Amino acid sequence: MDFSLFTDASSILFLVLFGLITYTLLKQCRRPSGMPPGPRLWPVVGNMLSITGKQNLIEAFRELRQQYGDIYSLKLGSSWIVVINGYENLKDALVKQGDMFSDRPDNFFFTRLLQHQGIIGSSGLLWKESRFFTQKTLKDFGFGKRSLQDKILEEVTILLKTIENTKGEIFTLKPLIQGVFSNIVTSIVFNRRFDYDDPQMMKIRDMLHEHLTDSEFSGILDAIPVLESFPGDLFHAKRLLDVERKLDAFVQKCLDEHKQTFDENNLVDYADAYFSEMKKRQNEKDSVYSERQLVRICRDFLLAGTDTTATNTRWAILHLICKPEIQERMFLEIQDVIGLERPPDMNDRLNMPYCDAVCNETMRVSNVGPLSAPRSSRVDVKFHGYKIPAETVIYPSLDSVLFDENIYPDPEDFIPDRFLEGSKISTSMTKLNVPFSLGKRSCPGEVLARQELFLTIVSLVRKFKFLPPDGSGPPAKKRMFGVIFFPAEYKLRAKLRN
Ligand code: HEM
Repeated sequence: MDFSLFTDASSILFLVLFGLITYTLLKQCRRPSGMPPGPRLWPVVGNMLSITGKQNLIEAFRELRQQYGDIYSLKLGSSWIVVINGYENLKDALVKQGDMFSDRPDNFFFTRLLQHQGIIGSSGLLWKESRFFTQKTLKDFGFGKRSLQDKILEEVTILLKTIENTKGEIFTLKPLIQGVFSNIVTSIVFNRRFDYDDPQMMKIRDMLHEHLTDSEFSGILDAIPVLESFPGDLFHAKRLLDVERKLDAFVQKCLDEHKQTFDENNLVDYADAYFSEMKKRQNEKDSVYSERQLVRICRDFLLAGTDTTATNTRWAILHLICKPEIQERMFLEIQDVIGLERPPDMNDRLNMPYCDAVCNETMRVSNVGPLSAPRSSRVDVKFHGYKIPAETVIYPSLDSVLFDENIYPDPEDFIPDRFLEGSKISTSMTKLNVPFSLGKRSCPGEVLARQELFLTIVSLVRKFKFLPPDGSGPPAKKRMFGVIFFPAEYKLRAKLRN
């Protein structure tokens, strides 16, 4: 037998394999041409090491901006990511080139959890039509009108009573505040509210909170999708999918009950308006209106409209406990403009620049969605001289504006005066306050959220003085990060004002 032939063949095979592996590894270490700069790439792990070992992803992104400038790229797992920093760059991407960057990426969060449905998760025609219909309908049902203000004030009145019942004892704000904002959403969507201690709704609120705070795992799953099938649910994929199913089931149940009272001639809420539109378009071949899409939109409202505003309010009260002089200055303005007899009204805001500044500073410093929601494009895009390939994940860093030391010195500090110009609200500063993102895909709940925050915070400060739980000093301002930034649970006391 001629062994030399065999040896030659296996050597060639070895060399070919070696060459292929080396080529693949070297290729993994190269940025596609035209991509924005970024840290050196390593085989297999890409830029994973550049974001590990930091306090959170935002800290890592801030450091990378220092090194690579306002627009940089990273390879995390199988995805290419471009992070855009700075107000002008964000405006260029989200407003001027907004149509190019208006899709959501294909990853665990958007594909598996949100299934590219609803408003938050959809792209293309489904997103355009659903978003347009939703904005129009919400306007018709009172976004920015008195009927909505009445709904907010109804909830706030119950909140004030509940806090009064704590009789100056120690309590936690989170469950009460979440109840206020989930009820505002359910009343807009299904014309229904739930008691704060309704067991079913308490579970739903816990799930909503978990979805936004526990979802740091979904970031890992976004980068390395194969981890979803690891045994033991190490990365919480099954848990997050289970939360999705339960939220859907809850919304479906509410909608089924709601259908019993549907009256074509008397549309009272968002679900009614959607059912009516769905009926009108039932014979259209390409209609995007379906009961499934309605379930997902309602679920989006609950997810996007509960913990965001609740978290802002919790940050506001935490900062006010730490700076009692701000509470007192607000109270003087409230006393002066509204008095103590009637409830606050959105029309008062114009005459209450300091309270308005407190709300603006709350939204800025809360920095609830530091990376907004990721975007992508189905085609290659030219941006600021770079060539960004199709399917790249775009992170618009709102954090880079809201915590920009050049605009807001000592950005972690709560300083409402930043938003004042003399005795007026500064329009040049409010323009740069972008917690709701920018452009056509910015938050459709902005008007509602601004009203909720103003009416809630003003009503709370008018009635109570917020204090630390005991004489030991204010609670720690500990920032936690999931999908949103939120404060660690804290305790407080509320003293009724005379
Ligand atoms: C302080 C409170 C809130 C903040 C800071 C906030 C912030 C955001 C941000 C940053 C986005 C991503 C926008 C983008 O992709 O560029 C977003 C999207 C969204 N928000 Fe809000 N939001 C708040 C409250 C609300 C409320 C009250 C609702 C509705 C009840 C709501 C509904 C939505 C929806 C449906 C989207 C998806 C928009 C789309 O994909 O077209 N949000 N929000």
